[in-house]
Formats: sequence, structure tokens, C-alpha cells
Amino acid sequence: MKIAVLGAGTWGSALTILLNNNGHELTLWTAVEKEFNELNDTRTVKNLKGVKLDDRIKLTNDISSACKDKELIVFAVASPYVRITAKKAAPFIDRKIPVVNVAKGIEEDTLMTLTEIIESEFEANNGDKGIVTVLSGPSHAEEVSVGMPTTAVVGAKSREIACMIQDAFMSERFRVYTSPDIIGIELGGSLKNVIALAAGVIDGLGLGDNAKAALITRGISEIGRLGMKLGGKLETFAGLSGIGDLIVTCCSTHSRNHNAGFLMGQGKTMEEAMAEVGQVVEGVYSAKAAGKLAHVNNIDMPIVEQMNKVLFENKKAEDALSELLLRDKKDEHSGFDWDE
Ligand SMILES: NC(=O)C1=CN([C@@H]2O[C@H](COP(=O)(O)OP(=O)(O)OC[C@H]3O[C@@H](n4cnc5c(N)ncnc54)[C@H](OP(=O)(O)O)[C@@H]3O)[C@@H](O)[C@H]2O)C=CC1
Ligand SMILES: O=C(CO)COP(=O)(O)O
Repeated sequence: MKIAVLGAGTWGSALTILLNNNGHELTLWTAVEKEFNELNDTRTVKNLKGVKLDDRIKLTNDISSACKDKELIVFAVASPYVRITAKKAAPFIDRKIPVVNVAKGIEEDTLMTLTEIIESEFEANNGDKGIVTVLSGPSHAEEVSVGMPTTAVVGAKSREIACMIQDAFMSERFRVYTSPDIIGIELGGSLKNVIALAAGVIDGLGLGDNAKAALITRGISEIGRLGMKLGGKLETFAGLSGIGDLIVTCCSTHSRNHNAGFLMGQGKTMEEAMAEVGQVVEGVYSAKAAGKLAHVNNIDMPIVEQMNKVLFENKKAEDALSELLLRDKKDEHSGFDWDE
């Protein structure tokens, strides 16, 4: 299969390696000229140790040749660049071929998910939204690029398209499930990044494993509340792209969100933490959007609310934590039926 991957960052490059190993014909597009030159010269990826891009992988910074005559397009640019990349690519993408978004985020101004953004840019270009799908799950690039066992789920409107993408990505070490719940998958993937920042804060403050387990559990509970209100399915939030991705992002040393939160827990500002991590920290971009979505939909998301205060209102991390612990007493779930 001829496949273009748009975005030669850590994740785009890891998936390019996976798809190339699966026998596909890969073209990897990069927007940033400096990155293109470095990749071309070294064929190594800055943040992926011990891997090289095979000579069969074509590199380009020309979006028209990247998208031309392909059978599948993978969108792997970080969330702030999805709209501009979709706009640039739209004239060159055949609307009959599937596009799979693998980035995780929500646009702050519009509160749109990334597949919705791609569809809207495609529609603005020629009136056709195309076939836009999502692939997500607990999948750190550092592990996928060296063939460590990983699972993910592909969300698409039709089973036929989902199965086609499943076949393209599936390998002995990369197991892919299918689902029709695109919105649930996308919300799980983007909202978990905000909770993972908070998990990092807990570790940075040295508050222990009990606190982190509580955060993960209460975190998936708020993700699920908002996600279901927006049309996602409970099973999705209990699945790979929900609790699965939340666990890995809150616990892995690879997680940029966790690492940025850790630095903030140790007293660094958001800006200092992001600079030190040096790669995209998506939770910072999604936090405000998550807060706005909670507000608009009248959903209680206390962790997201406190994380926004730490990120954007200079609230001390330990004060945010205390506020979460000192909230009004309540049932664990609002829907319990009591006997009395
Ligand atoms: N790293 C991981 O393990 C995983 C990451 N993801 C998600 O994938 C997305 C990308 O993350 P990742 O690759 O790790 O991030 P990186 O920080 O490694 O790379 C940043 C990405 O943003 C792109 N970019 C930067 N500037 C521009 C621009 N001006 N126009 C267009 N694109 C630009 C880069 O493109 P280029 O290199 O072409 O310049 C690159 O693809 C994120 O949403 C992340 O949440 C999902 C699962 C796993
Ligand atoms: O989404 C990811 C793993 O599934 C990557 O998370 P980080 O962006 O926190 O590294």
C-alpha cells in the first residue's frame, strides 16, 4: 500500500517505521525545513534512540508530492498544526482514500476534535469531508519504533474502512482493534493528557502511589462523564484509548505530559517545564479546551479545573491538590441507588 505520513516528529516517525516494516511504500512529509534537512542527512530521529529510517522510506517537504497517488494518509502533526496542515494538504488528497489522524488534542477556539478539523478543512476545499478516521491507544513512540508489544484502536464510520486501516497497521507486535466510536476515542486520547500532567505534579511533589491511583481513577471518571455527554461510549473510556492510554501516560517515563507535570510539581513554571521537555506537551494545549467543554456542557471536572489554575493562573500545585481533597463530601458515583 502507498502511504504518506504527514509529520516527521516522534510519533509520525515511529509509525513510519512500523508501516515500512509491514511492507508498505512510505513517504514521510515534514513541514519544517530544518527538520527535513537533518532527517535527510542523518536518517535518524531526534527523540528515538537506536532507530534509523530505512532507505526505502521517501522523505519530502513538498505536500503535493507527499499526498499524490497514495492509498492512505496518516496525519501525525501535533494538534496546533492539524488545521494548517489539513488546509495545505486538502487540494492534493483524493477524498476516496482514508485519512487517519493519530494526534491527540482539541482546538481551543472551536472546541473541535482533530478529525472534525480535518473534515472541515477538506469540506472548505471542495465540499467533500472525505473519509477521516482516528488511531489511538496506549502507545509511546519510543516503544513502537523498536517493536515492543503495543495495542491501539482505530475508529471509523464504516467497518470496512476500519478493517482496512487495521490491516495496514497490524503486525506481530502492534495489535489493532476496531470501533465505530470516533468521538469517544478522540476525547479519551486528548483529555488523558491533562490528567497525566496532574499525575506528573503528584510525582513531582512526592505524594505517593495512593494519590496517583486515586487521580487515575477519578480522572477516567471525569473523562467518561464529559465524553459520554458528547456522544462517546462508556466501553470506549473503559478501553485502550480511554483508561489504557490514561494509565500509560500517567505512569510512563516516556510521557512528555507526565514529565512536564513532574517539573511543575518540583516548582518549575509551565513555560520552564515545556522548554525542558523540548517536545510537544499536548495537555497544555488541551487543558483550556477541556475546561471550556466541561463548562459548556455543565459537567463537573475538578481535576481539569485545578490543572487549568496551576497552568494558567499561577496556582501552587500543592494548593490545587488540597482543594481537590477538601471538596464537599459525596458518593463515589452520582447514580447510586441506596436501599433506604
Ligand atoms: N510521541 C508519542 O509517543 C505519541 C504522540 N502522539 C501524538 O502525536 C502528535 C505528535 O506528537 P509527536 O510526534 O510526539 O511530537 P513531536 O514534538 O515529536 O513533533 C512535533 C510534530 O509537530 C509538527 N510540527 C511542528 N511545527 C509544525 C508546523 N509549523 N507545521 C506543521 N507541523 C509542525 C512536527 O512536524 P515535522 O517533524 O514535520 O516538522 C512534528 O510532527 C501529538 O498530538 C501527540 O499527542 C500520539 C501517540 C504517541
Ligand atoms: O499519547 C501518548 C502515549 O499513548 C504520548 O503521551 P505523551 O504526549 O505524554 O508522551
